[in-house]
Amino acid sequence: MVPASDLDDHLIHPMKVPLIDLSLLSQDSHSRDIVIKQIQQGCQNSGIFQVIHHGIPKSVIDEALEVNRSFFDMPEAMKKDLLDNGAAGDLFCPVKLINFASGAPGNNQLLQRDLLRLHANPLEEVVEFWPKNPADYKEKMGRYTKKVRKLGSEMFEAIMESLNLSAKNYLKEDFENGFHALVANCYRSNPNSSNIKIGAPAHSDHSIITILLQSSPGLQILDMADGIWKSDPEIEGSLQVFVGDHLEVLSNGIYKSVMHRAIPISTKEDRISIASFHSFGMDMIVEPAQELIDGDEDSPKRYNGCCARDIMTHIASGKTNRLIDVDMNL
Ligand SMILES: O=C(O)CCC(=O)C(=O)O
Ligand SMILES: [Fe+2]
Repeated sequence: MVPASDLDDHLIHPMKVPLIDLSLLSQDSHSRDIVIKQIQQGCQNSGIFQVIHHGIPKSVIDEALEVNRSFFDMPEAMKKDLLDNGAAGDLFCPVKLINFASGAPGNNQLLQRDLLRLHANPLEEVVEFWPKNPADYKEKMGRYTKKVRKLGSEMFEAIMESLNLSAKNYLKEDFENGFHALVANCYRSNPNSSNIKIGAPAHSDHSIITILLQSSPGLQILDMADGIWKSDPEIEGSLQVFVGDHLEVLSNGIYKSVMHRAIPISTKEDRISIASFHSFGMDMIVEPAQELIDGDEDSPKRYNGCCARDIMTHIASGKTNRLIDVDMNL
């Protein structure tokens, strides 16, 4: 278990995170090889990398952030029907608004944010459950969702290639038909009580990969090399790609899911982030890839198989913020 460290009492240094120009992926094979190598290093060394020239237009990004800001700014009464009522089954409900108050296990400080979770695949079937207000919510968030889904598929393909798992579109169809959810987070700049600490507690994501968009800085990453929390460097127009728990399992631990948290830097505006979680189907058992296990002592099978539903249920139970620390290791 990762120790919870001070949240604000010490200086946080920036983390060295690879910055990858994705326009090179579709150029000549030499450029593609360089990018695949950068992705491999990012997944292996930090569990996160940043991408630019990712194919999502700035206008689509700006509109997605703006329409979520407008959503969170609406009077509470207009959001009431989407509010979480605390029932266990809610985890798998297509749309849920949560006024969040939780602490990382072992950490007494409360960290709070508002969070709107939207299921996104198949989009045509779930979009009807998305918020009706603001009136352009579905249109703007739908546009971002389609673009980020396409980027997710490209990233998956490249990551499988970086693991030498590219043969026959390795698991591509399962990924594209898999579970896709977006979470819009709102970190209030003026919480209504001084006892409240604003942020998201330390956790790793259950996904294969997560793609994060942020309106302002605040993301922190646990550096696997030295166990120190560091800030995510601010790069204009970049998106952050995280290794999730299920990629750790699939890669048999070659890649490690990244522990992260959000402690927004105080600004006049609320901080908005949109996390896009890309996974296989909710009930698909994910095992370490056979190709990465060779039976000898160097690379034995390191994880038990499990499905996204199990991971999400386990995390929601509050017992852990990272399932693979608990019971997925063999
Ligand atoms: O807001 C952020 O920067 C991080 C959010 C996050 O980690 C999540 O929604 O899983
Ligand atoms: Fe996260």
